Amino acid sequence: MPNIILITNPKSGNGTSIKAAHIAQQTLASKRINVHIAYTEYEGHATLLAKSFIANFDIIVAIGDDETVNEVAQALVGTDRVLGIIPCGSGNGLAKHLGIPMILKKAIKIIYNKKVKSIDAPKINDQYFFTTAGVGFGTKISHNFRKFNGRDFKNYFKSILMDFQLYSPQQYTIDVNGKKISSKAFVISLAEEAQQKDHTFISPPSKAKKGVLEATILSKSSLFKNGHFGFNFFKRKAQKSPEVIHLQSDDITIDTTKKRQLVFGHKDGETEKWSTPLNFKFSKGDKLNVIVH
Ligand SMILES: Nc1ncnc2c1ncn2[C@@H]1O[C@H](COP(=O)(O)OP(=O)(O)OP(=O)(O)O)[C@@H](O)[C@H]1O
Repeated sequence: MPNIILITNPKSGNGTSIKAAHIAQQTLASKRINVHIAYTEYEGHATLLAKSFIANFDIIVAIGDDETVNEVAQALVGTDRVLGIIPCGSGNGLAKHLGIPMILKKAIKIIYNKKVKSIDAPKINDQYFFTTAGVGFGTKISHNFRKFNGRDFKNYFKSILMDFQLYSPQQYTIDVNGKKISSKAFVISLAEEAQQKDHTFISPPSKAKKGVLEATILSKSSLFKNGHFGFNFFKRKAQKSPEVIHLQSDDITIDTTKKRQLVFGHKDGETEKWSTPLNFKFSKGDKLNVIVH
């Protein structure tokens, strides 16, 4: 029987994570699984806890929203330990991307069913991400979208409208294998292609290559044209928009005209502040084992 630790962010989902952890513990214990709970106490704590549990636990479950999941996953890349996710909160980007049920009972059930998938883990500077990362207006959308309860197209479109007129695109240099492209980009979004095969929303699945990062660069045009891109993006058909450039490489660096500029970016649905240059890299051995449906 596996040993399972439930790393729980007590603040996620307005505290519903604590109840979720207790229910998960009871359910898993009733299956004769050795299960413990550990609570995070501050930002970044989940990574330290996960690292400390690698030696003694086979499955390390994150109970929380995107940041808690990302923090736990950071510690498990390249190890033979397995990440479990019990979604709690309003985002749950990676869980949704992997098809993990949002209903607590069902999410717990897949933990003991233990179907494991290995996913690729690209990096933005020294931090892994597991769905998408990027800079530009996408960060604003991601930030605005989080404020809504429903994650449907109506709220996605509202997230675009909230800042579209005021947002001015920035000049970036994008370095792909030494070839530099200068672009006044509105949105730059990156994702590892193999992951997109099942849940693509940037490139056509048929063209997905293993172990390659794809950067999608969108320039600003009219609300109608960019809105059309947003619609296609949301419907996972972004390749259909003509004002989009796709670049592929395992190593892509994005820089601003000002050196070491602080920019807002997003990774796995969370807004963060980064200092340029931004290096997006995928190394072949960087894999994460994760329990899926
Ligand atoms: N005990 C704690 N007190 C305050 N913040 C914490 C604690 N433990 C973890 N955190 C931090 O809380 C942040 C948010 O975590 P997470 O994304 O999982 O949930 P959330 O955004 O609060 O969820 P939601 O808002 O969707 O309910 C992360 O940066 C995490 O490091």
